[in-house]
Amino acid sequence: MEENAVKYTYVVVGGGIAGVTCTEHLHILDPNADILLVTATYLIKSVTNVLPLTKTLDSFDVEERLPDDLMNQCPNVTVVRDTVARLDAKNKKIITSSGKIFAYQKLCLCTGAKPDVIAETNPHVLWIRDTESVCQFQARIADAKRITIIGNGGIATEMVYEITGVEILWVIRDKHMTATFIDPGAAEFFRPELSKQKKIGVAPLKRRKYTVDKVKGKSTVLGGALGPDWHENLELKGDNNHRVSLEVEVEVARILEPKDVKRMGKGITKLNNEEGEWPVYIELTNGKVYGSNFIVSATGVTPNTSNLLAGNNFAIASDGGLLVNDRLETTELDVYAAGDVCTPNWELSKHWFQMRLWTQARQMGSYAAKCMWASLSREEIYMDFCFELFCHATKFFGKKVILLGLFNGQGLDGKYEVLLRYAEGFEYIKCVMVDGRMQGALMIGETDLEETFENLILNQMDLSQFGEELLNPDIDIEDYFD
Ligand SMILES: Cc1cc2nc3c(=O)[nH]c(=O)nc-3n(C[C@H](O)[C@H](O)[C@H](O)COP(=O)(O)OP(=O)(O)OC[C@H]3O[C@@H](n4cnc5c(N)ncnc54)[C@H](O)[C@@H]3O)c2cc1C
Ligand SMILES: NC(=O)C1=CN([C@@H]2O[C@H](COP(=O)(O)OP(=O)(O)OC[C@H]3O[C@@H](n4cnc5c(N)ncnc54)[C@H](OP(=O)(O)O)[C@@H]3O)[C@@H](O)[C@H]2O)C=CC1
Repeated sequence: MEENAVKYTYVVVGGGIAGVTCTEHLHILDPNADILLVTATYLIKSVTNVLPLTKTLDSFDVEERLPDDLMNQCPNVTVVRDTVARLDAKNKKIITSSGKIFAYQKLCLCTGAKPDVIAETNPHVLWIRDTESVCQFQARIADAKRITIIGNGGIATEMVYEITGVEILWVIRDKHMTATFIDPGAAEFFRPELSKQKKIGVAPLKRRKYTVDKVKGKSTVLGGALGPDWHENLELKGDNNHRVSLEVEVEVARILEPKDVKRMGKGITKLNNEEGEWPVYIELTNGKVYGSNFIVSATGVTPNTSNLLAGNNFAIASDGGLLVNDRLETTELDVYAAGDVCTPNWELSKHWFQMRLWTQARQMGSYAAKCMWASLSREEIYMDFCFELFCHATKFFGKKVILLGLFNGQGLDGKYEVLLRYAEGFEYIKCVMVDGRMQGALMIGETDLEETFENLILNQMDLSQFGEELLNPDIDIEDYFD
């Protein structure tokens, strides 16, 4: 085995944003090193057109590329399409499912996450993660009249906005929609969108671009995560009316076949005057039973470590991620991890926390490259500034959404004040304040306040004297604080 191993300075596993960013940055930092990227996918993801919005927040496009493009761009990089079947951290080797063995000096694991699916084996339950899962969804929605969406995070929110012409039953266990990202007030701001006609032909939902994998290949459960614009590839149906019914503060008690429902003799809750049988039913914890054509489980992710743990000694976080220190090192020597697969285990800065997002996959991929290179070349480096402040820019219901710092008062134990500016259908601005200092902010709409608020969170200026005037629309606070 020893003799067959091909030796590389750096090996990166995973062709998603974290892995590709890590590889590109290793190429820049160490242009003479031999770098290997092993990925289970035919196409790899890459970040382009980076546009800084603030010190810590960038907007960028995400594209899928052929591995050859990366190899042409970075001549010291080799990309191998294969699945890592086993990691032998003690002997610093990875073994692929096709039997290849690669030895490394430094290894970075960027294997992403898997959807955490309710009733994964039920044929009526689908999920969205990679190209293959979108294709399955596409095939099933073609004939559907009603679908049930479970979950209240990013995917569910995007689906209820994007899908028109089909009835949607949206089942959430929180009191308000999109609770992973926004507060009840912002949810009220968006709520009218659930029954509005969707505007067609307006500006694209997001600047970031994603194209469906057109390379025919063996289907794999290890496809990279989709990202913004994934829904542009869905052939959505017929009319452009949203028809969303919301069931709040409930969970799924059981998923039922039509025969089970008949046997139970239980009344079916109707959303309209429907007659006849549905392919699948759900019983909710409030006792209601609804039928639909199929169910989408948009219920979060779990880190994808399945092929990596056996025989190794990784410390694993309670969420299943590989625990990493402030150098993104795992507990195995010379093994780093970045992106969705890892969980930070350092003393976090007050205004930063992990969310498994594209933004953070890119930041971690870049920082992991720097840490690996610095360790080999004995350079001193400092924690990247991006881990000072949580930032996320996205779009929900067609509107720009920016989240900064403790935007939902995370970790403040309810001991904070909120400053709010609200204009129905136009903008929603919330600042989270403790003792007159800004801890976080949520901005919906074209507010142009992100840079100012970022500064105010980072410099912790005492803003008590301004009180509610801070959000007075007649005062130009950008000029005041710049
Ligand atoms: C539908 C959807 C929409 C999203 N929208 C947004 C959004 O709007 N904004 C945002 O910030 N984030 C969004 N995200 C989240 C974002 O896509 C992920 O956080 C990010 O892509 C994670 O990147 P990653 O590189 O860590 O993992 P992944 O993109 O999952 O990449 C993992 C890679 O590892 C490879 N791999 C796994 N195991 C092995 C193995 N054993 N051997 C070889 N290769 C392996 C996979 O093939 C893949 O290439 C979305 C996610 C989904 C699913
Ligand atoms: N625009 C963006 O930024 C987008 C980001 N993404 C990212 O992609 C990844 C996958 O998205 P998604 O799947 O939506 O994950 P999210 O983490 O965003 O949301 C998961 C949701 O599922 C709920 N949930 C979990 N388990 C259950 C259960 N058993 N029953 C009912 N509800 C449940 C959670 O509720 P609770 O909070 O109560 O646990 C939460 O509302 C995430 O990392 C997400 O951040 C995806 C799409 C868009």
